[in-house]
Amino acid sequence: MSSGDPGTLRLAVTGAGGRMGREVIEAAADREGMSVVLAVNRSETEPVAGVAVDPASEFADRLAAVDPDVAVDFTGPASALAYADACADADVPLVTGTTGFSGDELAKLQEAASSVPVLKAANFSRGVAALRRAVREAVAALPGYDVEVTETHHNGKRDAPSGTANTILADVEDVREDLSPDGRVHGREGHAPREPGEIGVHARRAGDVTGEHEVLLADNHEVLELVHRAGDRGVFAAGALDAAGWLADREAGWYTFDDVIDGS
Ligand SMILES: NC(=O)C1=CN([C@@H]2O[C@H](COP(=O)(O)OP(=O)(O)OC[C@H]3O[C@@H](n4cnc5c(N)ncnc54)[C@H](OP(=O)(O)O)[C@@H]3O)[C@@H](O)[C@H]2O)C=CC1
Ligand SMILES: O=C(O)C1=N[C@H](C(=O)O)C[C@H](O)C1
Repeated sequence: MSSGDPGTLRLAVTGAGGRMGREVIEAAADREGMSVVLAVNRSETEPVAGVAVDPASEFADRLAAVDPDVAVDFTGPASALAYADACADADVPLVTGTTGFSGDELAKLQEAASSVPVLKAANFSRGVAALRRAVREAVAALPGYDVEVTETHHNGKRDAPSGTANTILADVEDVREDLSPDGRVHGREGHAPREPGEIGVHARRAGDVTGEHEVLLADNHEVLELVHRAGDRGVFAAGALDAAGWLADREAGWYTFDDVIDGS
């Protein structure tokens, strides 16, 4: 850890005015041994939970001046990449929960991990981590069953399907050799029966739903549903702060939330 109270983890938070940025700042204020020493936001720069918010355009300069132990990012793909570059230049580890990266954007994000520790997770809920393990086990135990993945989120969410749904799909396709990204069917319409090799993907946007993910497995005799519902964003903020504490003293490299949970 860098300067400041010994034992205090000094955090930078991007997207400070966003739903998750606010949640992270508030959760850090409630946590012993954590302090938000830098917060930035693109448009709104009113203080959040008593923490001053600087313009996003000043992030690189402020990072060099403040030298936090770790940065936590929940924004959008373009800004997350810019923040990752700044973190790499300033030698500051980065935790990002941002979703919606294209393949090229993800590769660019991974480049930063050659200079600093970068931990990316589409979902920082421990319940979702458990859901993913349960899904892998169920899919392995039920070869040939139809698989449909449905996610539901608030009406302000930009990316679809959710990052978590994409992660679950990759898990399913990893376990089931007969399923691949080519077989993904997003929503259904028209007149055709379901083909073997398809995996249905459904994204719903409504009201203020925090985040729900459901995996349906079925053959002609039985149905298994595995569902996770996030009650509030506090679970994501708590996981991100756990990840920040875990990442701060790591070597440069690419990490996931599973590394934190496994305690490796
Ligand atoms: N991994 C996880 O556990 C979770 C991940 N997420 C993900 O986190 C991200 C943010 O979600 P949420 O907080 O709900 O979104 P919000 O829209 O509420 O907030 C996004 C924040 O990012 C900022 N931002 C967006 N684009 C840019 C940009 N180009 N440059 C600078 N700042 C930018 C916004 O600034 P401005 O207000 O000025 O536009 C805002 O502060 C999403 O990708 C979401 O999927 C969300 C919840 C949990
Ligand atoms: O945008 C959100 O809100 C969320 N995004 C993440 C995702 O895309 O999976 C995680 C969570 O479901 C909330």
